Amino acid sequence: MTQTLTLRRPDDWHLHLRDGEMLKAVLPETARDFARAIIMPNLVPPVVTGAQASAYRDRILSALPEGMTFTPLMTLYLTEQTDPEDVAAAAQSGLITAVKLYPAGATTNSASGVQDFDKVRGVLETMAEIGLPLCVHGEVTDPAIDIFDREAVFIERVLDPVRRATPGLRVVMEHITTANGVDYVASQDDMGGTITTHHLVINRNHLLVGGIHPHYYCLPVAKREEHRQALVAAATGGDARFFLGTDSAPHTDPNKESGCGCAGCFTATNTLSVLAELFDRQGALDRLEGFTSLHGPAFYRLPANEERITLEKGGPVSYPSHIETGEGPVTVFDPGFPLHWRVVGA
Ligand SMILES: NC(=O)N[C@@H](CC(=O)O)C(=O)O
Ligand SMILES: [Zn+2]
Ligand SMILES: [Zn+2]
Repeated sequence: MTQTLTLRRPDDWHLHLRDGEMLKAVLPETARDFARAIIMPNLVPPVVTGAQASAYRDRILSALPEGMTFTPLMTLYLTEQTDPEDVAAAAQSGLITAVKLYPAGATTNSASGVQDFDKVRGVLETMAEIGLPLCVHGEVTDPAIDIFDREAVFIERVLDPVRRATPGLRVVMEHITTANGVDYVASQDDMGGTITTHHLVINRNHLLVGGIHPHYYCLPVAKREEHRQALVAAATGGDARFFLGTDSAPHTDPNKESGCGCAGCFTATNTLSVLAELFDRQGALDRLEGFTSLHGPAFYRLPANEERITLEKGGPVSYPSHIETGEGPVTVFDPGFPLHWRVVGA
């Protein structure tokens, strides 16, 4: 008998949709399986005001193909000039669901991020008062810190001090990649941690052994195998602080396969197949729905989706190696192992 698995329709709590032609091409890849997603604001220029978020939301909704439903949950990009009143108004009107903190220079399109945390204290205090979550790219940018240590150092130097200075601030540590991140999130209240599909699959060997593999390059960079195992344990362990944020981050192949390749893995197309395979291998299929569909809404104080999707286990499932976009091809994440679960009903 065919094995099936029915879940509440998943949400993606960390997604890059970009804009223009890229947006048009990648949006259906997410909307096919996901009901909602937290939309990252690191466009060029970034989405910093309520008015910009509202315009971006309209562009996303007009890029959605007929017959698909999808709710973009908008965010504002925190800068040292961000006005607490604009943030509060955007939150109260329901336009935004979170604010995103990029340490200046930490990742793709983060040049306008925060350098001096004293300058954003007012915004963070307002957010704590109104219960608006802060999503954090958790890496220090100090050139003296080794890239593989940047997440662990961020927790000590930035994240913990900021949280202590702003009691009640609700924080999501995004795309955690280390056992340090897992331990920190698991030991705190008012915290969530998103975990990506690719960080559950790859370690730093995938990136560097047998040649350099640019399509596995993302930030934070994949770490040692023991860290990947800690992420798998967190994702499959049932702790509601951990939930899916794919960080699906499309860049065209020429921009990835370059002398200075962009950071980001594009996982929207096959995320659910990869996750089902992984949870199945862990004997944790019964925990998949919590990770993809329940823990995130609980943290964000939103209802879980009522709609269901069904996955079916069968012969090997294949996905296109890349999708075409008006800007060029984008390679789809290759987990490096066969997949057997496909979404059959959504
Ligand atoms: N994760 C990545 O490697 N890249 C993201 C930015 C980010 O989430 O840090 C992107 O926008 O391309
Ligand atoms: Zn990031
Ligand atoms: Zn991201």
